[in-house]
Amino acid sequence: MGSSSELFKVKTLVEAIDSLKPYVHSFYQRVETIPLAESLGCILSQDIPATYAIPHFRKSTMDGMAVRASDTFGASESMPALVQCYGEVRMGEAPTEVLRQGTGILMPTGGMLPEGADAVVMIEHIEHFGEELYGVTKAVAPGENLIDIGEDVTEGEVILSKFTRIRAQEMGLLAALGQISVPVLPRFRVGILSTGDEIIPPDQDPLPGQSRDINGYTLLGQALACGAEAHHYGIVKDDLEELRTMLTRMLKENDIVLLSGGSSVGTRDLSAQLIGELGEPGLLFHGLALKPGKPTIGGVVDGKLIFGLPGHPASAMVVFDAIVRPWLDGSVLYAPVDPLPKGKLTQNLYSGSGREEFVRIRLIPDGEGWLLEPIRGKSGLIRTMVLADAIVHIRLDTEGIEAGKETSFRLMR
Ligand SMILES: Nc1nc2c(c(=O)[nH]1)N[C@H]1C(S)=C(S)[C@@H](COP(=O)(O)OP(=O)(O)OC[C@H]3O[C@@H](n4cnc5c(N)ncnc54)[C@H](O)[C@@H]3O)O[C@H]1N2
Ligand code: MOO
Repeated sequence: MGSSSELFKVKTLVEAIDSLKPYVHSFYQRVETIPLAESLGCILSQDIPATYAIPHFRKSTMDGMAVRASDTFGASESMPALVQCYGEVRMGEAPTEVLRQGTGILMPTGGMLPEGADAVVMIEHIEHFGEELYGVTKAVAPGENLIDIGEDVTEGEVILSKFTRIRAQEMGLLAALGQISVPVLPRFRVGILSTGDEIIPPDQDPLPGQSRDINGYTLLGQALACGAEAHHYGIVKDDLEELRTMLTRMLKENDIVLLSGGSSVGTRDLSAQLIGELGEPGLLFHGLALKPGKPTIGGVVDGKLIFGLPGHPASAMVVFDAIVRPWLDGSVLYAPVDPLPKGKLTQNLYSGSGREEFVRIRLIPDGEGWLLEPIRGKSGLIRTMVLADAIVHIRLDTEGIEAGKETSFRLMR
């Protein structure tokens, strides 16, 4: 496994993802119920029907007076409509009396309208003439200044569908429905390992030829940002037995295992060999038609995904975004609804590599839009990622993108 001849039988990104899919459907059938307060970033494992109309009472959106709109028709500053006010609704309490024609009741914002009322006159448009008599100086239309029953959410509708990623607003909606336990896909457990004889932990001083571990931290950050439960297992030397022991442990403890380094052609080609040996079906691709990212490897070991990402720091990050993130955010199984933002390239992007390319981009504000400035720099430079705000994807079937052309980008922020 993993010989140099296999590296040149590269798969496209789509082929690589498709080769993994048949083995990991069970990931997306798992269900865990978690407290609403901990659900940010999780993916719903089932449709959520609204068991409740929101709001479930007619609610005022203004401080003012609930009325029958028809009683105010034609009202003006010079000719106020007269209404008898029979009291005040208190916040959080339900009015008991039906509002009769020609009457009104004072309301706080958020208060419940009595039956019979179909609009609220703002306090600014009410004059008190004495005792119970009030004048309305501006007519209201039926439905004005109120939220009707079920206007936000209709009882019975599927309000959130399976595989929705929970953002702050979904948390709010679930709270409104009283759903304090949320059925979600369990957070993916992602184990990260840096490999290489030359890689040292960041708290050590590098000797000539050594480099501090960057990828362990970039990949950890990316996995955490995707809502995964991620753990960095440290650094393993290029030693088959050490790597075997560590990978066996990581495959037990995680759903997805990420290695960086040691995936290219060469004597240190151990990860590919091990993925082939550790379980079934083993290595599924070695080499992708990606730039950067050609030396990426991937496979499945007994239901667990394992990826060997390129050692160069910018490559590892770009490849994570292209081939690991889609499993974590579920977009590999359903078309994401996120529309990609667009901007205009500041220069032509050629792609004669025969590989699909992911170009690091700096965003420059341009009136109401964005200019996309490609960041030229080797994939071994972490700084290029720090400068990058976004990634532009050049597809395999194109030769590049012309300067000035509206181009989609994916934010990397
Ligand atoms: N003859 C060829 N050489 C290389 C090819 C090729 O196709 N033919 N591909 C190049 C590309 S592209 C990349 S990317 C790298 C990938 O190499 P590996 O994934 O095998 O990684 P290493 O050789 O171990 O390391 C490459 C480079 O990255 C540094 N590195 C590795 N891990 C880390 C880490 N955790 N933190 C910071 N830096 C790391 C490592 O020190 C090397 O400098 O192969 C090219 N070569
Ligand atoms: O393709 Mo490598 O992954 O350029 O850095």
